[in-house]
Parts: sequence; structure tokens; C-alpha cells
Amino acid sequence: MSVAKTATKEAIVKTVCSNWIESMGIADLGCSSGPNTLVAVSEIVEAVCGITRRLDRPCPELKVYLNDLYTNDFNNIFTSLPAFYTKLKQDKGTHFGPCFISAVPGSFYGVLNKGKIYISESSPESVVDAYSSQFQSDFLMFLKCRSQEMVKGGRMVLSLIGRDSMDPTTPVSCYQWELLGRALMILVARGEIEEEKVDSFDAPYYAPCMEEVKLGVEKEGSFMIEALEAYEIDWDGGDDKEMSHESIGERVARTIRAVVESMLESHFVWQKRWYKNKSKAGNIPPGNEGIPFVGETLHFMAAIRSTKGVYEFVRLRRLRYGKWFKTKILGETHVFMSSMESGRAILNNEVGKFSKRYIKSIAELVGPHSLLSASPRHHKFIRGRLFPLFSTTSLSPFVQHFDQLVVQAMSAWPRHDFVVIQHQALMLTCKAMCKMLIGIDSGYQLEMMQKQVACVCEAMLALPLRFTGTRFYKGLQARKRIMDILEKAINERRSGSGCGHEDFLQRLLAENENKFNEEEVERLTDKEIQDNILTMIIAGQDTTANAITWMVKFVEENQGVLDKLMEEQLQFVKKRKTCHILTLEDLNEMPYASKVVKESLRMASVVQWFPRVALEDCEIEGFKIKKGWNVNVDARSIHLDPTVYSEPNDFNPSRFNGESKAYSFLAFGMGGRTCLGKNMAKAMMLVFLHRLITTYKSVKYSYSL
Ligand code: HEM
Repeated sequence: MSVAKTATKEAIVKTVCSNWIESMGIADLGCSSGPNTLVAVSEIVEAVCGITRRLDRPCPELKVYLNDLYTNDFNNIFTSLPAFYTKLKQDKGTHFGPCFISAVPGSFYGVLNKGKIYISESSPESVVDAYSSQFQSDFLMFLKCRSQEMVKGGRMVLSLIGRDSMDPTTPVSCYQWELLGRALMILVARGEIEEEKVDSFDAPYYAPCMEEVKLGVEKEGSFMIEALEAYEIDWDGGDDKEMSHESIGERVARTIRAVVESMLESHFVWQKRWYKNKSKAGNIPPGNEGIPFVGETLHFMAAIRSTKGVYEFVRLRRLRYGKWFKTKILGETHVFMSSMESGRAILNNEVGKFSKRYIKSIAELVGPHSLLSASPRHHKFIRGRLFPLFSTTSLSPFVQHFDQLVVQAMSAWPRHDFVVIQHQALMLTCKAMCKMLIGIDSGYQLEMMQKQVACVCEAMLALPLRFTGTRFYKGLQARKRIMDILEKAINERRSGSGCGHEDFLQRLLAENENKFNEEEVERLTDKEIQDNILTMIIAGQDTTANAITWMVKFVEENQGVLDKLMEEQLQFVKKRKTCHILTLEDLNEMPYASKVVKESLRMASVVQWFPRVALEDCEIEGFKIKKGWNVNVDARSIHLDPTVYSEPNDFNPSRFNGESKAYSFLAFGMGGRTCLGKNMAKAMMLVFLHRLITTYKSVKYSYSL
């Protein structure tokens, strides 16, 4: 204001000198509310009175329009008006015409810009362009509106925060917003606000350079520029040398707060309200069931397609409603819960009865005979048949085979400019699973399996639309092809050409043969064998590949962990001396690497929640669950709960030095549905980690998740 004072005075002098004015309108756009609000008006009145007195003219009638956003505290301004009028009369005496001050709330722009929180050095060009062109269109609209409001010959003093460089991405231009952005992200990490809210927040602010202002005025055409000046102002608002750093800091914070507080409040405040309302929900879990019939299906589907992934749907609601919430997806009620107590109660069937249930479309893709879709009794039977396949006797040769695959794959890496870890891991796990389950490890058949399994996996996350061309339809077709391959393999084995195979398929068939003469014993049918082989591929391939990818990312980002890991692994190699294939026993000599694997599984929570269905009405932790509701144990929230793991977002394998709390580590589930392949998965992760650490000293890793 003090900087603009001279310019304002000059404008008034010119206006009054060149016009006989009986009534003068003065608008203070963005007047704010506080001790400084009427200072500008007071200075203008003073200037008008002064110049008219010198010209020996009567002081014109003054109509002052105070403008700011609707949220501005105009009441506060009006309360101070009587004292203001009295003071004016005292100071100006008789040379003071009538003065009417009114409030004109509202924005002097239209709707503002889109983008990130603000421009930054790393902003894509499109964001910078969006801000700049938004400024141009707002500024032009602003000038046009003023030109309609003002009388001919009227003058406007425009005081803007600007920048001295043509480039809006210089640190000086963006620094405060960078800091604010970082502060908001800290709140996101603490779970106090939603990341989505930060993403959708665009600072409605733009500091133009002189050239942009000039260009805007010329382009709009209603005004002529009499003077254009730039002043440098300290961001702490003064040059008080006596002030301590703390006081300067406070002043900076207050200055920034004056500008951004209302912007932030209107954008983020609803979230606080939700937290307050949470406890009123009674004993039915809180939540929004969305619109009739559709529920929140569309939000769920949108989350699946978004880059953040499907868990974002759960995370946002968890943030809004707390540890328990309910929603409606595809016509069914789903309750999500994220406490260790509820995990124990549900996964162990401690309260009421819960059975595993996947949504119909997933069950259709894995097949009606899969242990995932079986009734509780039948599940027990199938699981009992599959369980022996995962014994240490099977694991031992599997580890050696997987090690050979990894060594072979990594030896090819130096020939590439870069490797995508997720892709590499997926190729490896698919190869290893196909070999272990059905003895396929190369050639056309392997390629075919890889392709078809990928199609089935994709279909699991698609809308169950059965039209030609939809992802779900393609998944069903792929399932058929896999079933054909498996059927053919079973027939070949039965006709004798399966000799020498030592895979799961062979063992299941042999088991059936052995039991052939035992009348009482239930045997797995061919369809059951086929569906469960497919289930195991699906259950083991993507999950392990994703877990490996996350692990590489976490290790690469944590130098301290990497150093410790190196030390352990190189020590191990030194001890072995000769280059040899890893064995299951070797893996037991890698205690730190095992903790790295466990910590990666905790942080990544590859299987994010475990679905069950309530078979009867029951109550858990004071919340009622109705028969037929889907109940999901949200493992990821438990893994990232600061009351369960301190500093849960820090990658710290040493947190597993001691015993973990019961039901705090749910990467492989718990209870009667615990992952059958968990030792196999951990072994694959360890082997990969060992080979990566001991083969490559420094690689730029790339992972796509
Ligand atoms: C890092 C990799 C893996 C993770 C994180 C993982 C995680 C899980 C979880 C959380 C469950 C239980 C879900 C629930 O209770 O609803 C599960 C079940 C299962 N997993 Fe895994 N898994 C992995 C690898 C594997 C592998 C390699 C195989 C086998 C080859 C496998 C086979 C299975 C099977 C068959 C089930 C169903 C068990 C049942 O319903 O009785 N998984 N897995």
C-alpha cells in the first residue's frame, strides 16, 4: 500500500484536474478485513480533499465500494466505520463532502485455474501454460469489468504481486508454494488430509511479469497505461534489522497465511467435519452407500482404472470414516475393517461365521472348482490335497530351479540399456510357476500360458460384461484356453507320455491313482485339478512379481538398508567361496535379507484386503454385521497403522528384530485361509534379492507398478 501511495495520489490528481467531478466512485478491490482495510480509502479521501481544496472546488460526493470474497469479515469493517467517519470529519473539517461506504462482496474474477498446487520447476509445460493463459483470460476479464464500471476518464491504480523474471518457474517465484505443497504432503503422510485433495488443489494465484501485464492491458484495449513500475519487497514485509529470526519467520508465516488461509480452509475443511461426525454413526458401520442400485460401483471402477490403483477407493473412505466403514459395490454391501482385533475375529472365525467369497466375476474366472470359490467344507478338502505339495521336499528343488532362472535372466541384463524390474520379475515367476505346476518352462506353450494368464488376471479387475471385446469376455476366453491346455496335459500324462515329470500336476494325478482303490477316500476330479492349477498360477505369479518389484524399490531408496544388506550378502558369498546354486538351507543364513523381505511385504501389502462373507448376523468391536454382507479385512491399513508399527512409512527391516504383535503382519493372511505358497514366495524374493545385490553394484532400477 505504501508503495502504491504515490501512484494513487498521482492518479487522483490527474483525474480531478481533468474533470469537474461532483460524485466520485472509489473501489477497493480485495480490501480484506483488519486494521489496514480503511487505510487505502483514507488516503484516497485525503488526496481528493487536498487537490479539490487547492483547486478551490467543492469536495465531491464520495462513494466507496469495498470488495473482497464473500468470506471476508465485512461485519468487522462496518463496526469500525463510525469511528472512521468521525475521524475524517475532524481532520477535514468543512471541506469534506458526503461519503458513503458500502460492501460489494464477490470475486472480481471468474473461476480460477486448474493444475497442481502451483507451478514448480518440475511442472510440465502444460501446467505453466495453463497458469499463464488463465492469468491472461482472468486479467482481460478483470479489465473489461472495470472498464464497464468506471466513468470515462476514471483512473485505476493496480497493485499486483509480480515477478521480475519472464520465467514463472524460477525458485523465487515458486518458493512459498513449494513449501506449502511440502507441508501439505506431510499432512498426507500423517493421514490427516487426503492426497487426492492436495492433488485437486490449485493455488488460485499467479504473479505476472511486467510484460504480461502490459500485454494484457494492450490486448483488452479499454485502458491506457500511464505508468508501470516494479518494486522489490522483502517477503517478510519489512526491513526491521532489530527483529529476531523467529519474529521474521512469524511475520512471513502471517503474511502467507493472510493470503492462503481462506483458500486452504474452503478446500480442506469438510474433512475435519467428517471426523467430528464419525462417532454419531451408531453401531452400524459408517459410510455412504451411494446412489440406489449403483451404490459406489462407479467410484470403485474409477479407482481400478486410476494410476493410484484400486486401494485408493478404500484409503479415502478409511480416512473419512475411520477404521470401519461400509459401502455398496455391484449391489452388495461391503464392510472394510482395519484393526488387529477385527482381523483376528474374522480370519479365525472367532465371532460368528465368515466364509471366503470373491465377487462372482472373479469366482467365474478361477472356476467353480477352485478352492477360492468352494464351500467351507469343500475348501477344507481341496486345501488338504494341495497342502502337501508345498512341503520342504518340494521347496528345495524349487529354490535351486528358481536360482538358475534368476542367474540366467540377470546375465542378459548388461545387454539392455535398461531393465524393467516388474517385467523381469513377472517373467521369472511365471516361468517358475509353470515349471513347478505343469512342467512347462520354455517355448510356445510357455508363451501361450503367459499370455492367457495375463488376460485372466486383467479380467479380474474389469466390469463383468460378457460382450465380445470386453476385458472380462477376453478373460473368460483365456480361461477356456488354459483349461484346454491343462486337459490335454492330463490326458497325455494318463496315456503314459508324462513319465519323468515331477511337477504338481503329476503329483496330484499320482495321488489320485494311489487312492483309486480306496473306496472311502474322496479324490480330486480332473476339473478340480485344472481349476486349482490355474488358481495357484494366478495366486502366485503376479503377487510374487509385485512383491519383488516393491522390494527392489524400497531397498534402492534406502541406502542404509542397502549397505547392511550388501555386507551380509557379500559375507555369505565369501564364506561359500565357490559359485554355486542357492539351496533352501542357504536362505536360512540370510537373517537380514529375510527381514528386508518381510518389511517389503509389510510396506507393499501386495494383497491389500481379504474378502469374507458373513454367514450369520454378528457383532464385532461394537459394530453390527448382517448376514450376507461382505466383510473385508484391510491388511494394508493395519500394516501402515502408526499404533501398530511406529513410523510405519519408514522402511526399517530391523523393526522385525523381535517378535511382532499377533495379527499385525498379515501379508499372507491368517487362519484357515493362510497363503499356501508363502514359503515359496519368500524364497523367490530372497533368491532374487541375493542375486541382485551380489551381481550388480550400481544399477538404475526401473519399476512400473
Ligand atoms: C508375495 C507373494 C504372495 C503373497 C503376498 C500372497 C498373499 C496371499 C494371501 C494374503 C492369501 C490369503 C487371502 C485371504 O485370506 O483371503 C493368499 C492365499 C493363497 N495363496 Fe498366496 N501369496 C503370495 C504368493 C503365493 C504363491 C507363490 C502361491 C502358490 C503357488 C500362492 C498360493 C495361494 C493360494 C492357493 C491361496 C488360497 C489359500 C486358501 O484359500 O486356502 N500364493 N495368498
